[in-house]
Amino acid sequence: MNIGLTGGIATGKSTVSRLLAERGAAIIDADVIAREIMEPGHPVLAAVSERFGPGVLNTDGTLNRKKLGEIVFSNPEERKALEALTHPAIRAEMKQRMEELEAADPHRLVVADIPLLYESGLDPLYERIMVVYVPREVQLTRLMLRDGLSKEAAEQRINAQMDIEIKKERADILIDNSGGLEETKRQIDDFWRDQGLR
Ligand SMILES: CC(C)(COP(=O)(O)OP(=O)(O)OC[C@H]1O[C@@H](n2cnc3c(N)ncnc32)[C@H](O)[C@@H]1O)[C@@H](O)C(=O)NCCC(=O)NCCS
Ligand SMILES: Nc1ncnc2c1ncn2[C@@H]1O[C@H](COP(=O)(O)OP(=O)(O)OP(=O)(O)O)[C@@H](O)[C@H]1O
Repeated sequence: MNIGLTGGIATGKSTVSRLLAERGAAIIDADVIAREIMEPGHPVLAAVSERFGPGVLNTDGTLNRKKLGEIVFSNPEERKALEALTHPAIRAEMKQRMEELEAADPHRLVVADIPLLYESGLDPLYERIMVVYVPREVQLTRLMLRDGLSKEAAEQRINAQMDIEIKKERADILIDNSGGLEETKRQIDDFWRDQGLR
């Protein structure tokens, strides 16, 4: 069985995927794969530095994430250009890992954690979609706190994604992460039991 896990930036996807992993689920994380394809020597990083210029690399050849983030989160055209270079590679790797994990144990829950799942039209690939929701004000506060971003920079990142209220409406399984961790854990335990997972 598989689910797609999504939400907005800093709504708590990593927190929920950790709770699911503790119960025995296998997790495939799109953000982790997005980092792997940006390692020095990977053809995607070469294409990114070709398109955005050597200024997006550090002197040791690694990606300057802050610099590239500033470019793409302040300009939708640039963001689309980056996605065109990165998303095909991320998608291919996600698909391969999903197939391997499902073949290894068909009874295990496999969770694909993808921030841009709805934005990229990937929802039909998964049996059900779990959305981790918090209201926008909570999202903004947690994002500023976690990443040390100004209000303006945090809002730019939130605005680069689909409205969290729309994701909430489209969810098959809704996890409200606006309370404390214990409340979220209880929702995950209920989901696990309802699915008859062991
Ligand atoms: C622009 C980059 C270098 C900024 O790096 P940074 O370390 O600051 O952020 P990080 O990668 O940890 O991402 C944090 C969050 O930002 C959001 N985010 C990332 N890329 C995008 C995007 N293209 N559009 C909207 N939101 C995005 C996601 O919610 C993600 O969880 C990086 O996000 C990147 O390489 N993005 C392109 C790949 C991509 O689309 N990743 C999203 C998952 S598929
Ligand atoms: N229930 C909660 N109560 C208080 N703080 C929380 C709760 N859940 C998560 N947080 C905090 O909110 C921040 C965002 O959570 P998390 O990193 O899990 O979000 P995410 O959706 O995975 O983010 P991203 O889209 O950037 O990958 C973190 O600092 C986390 O510690």
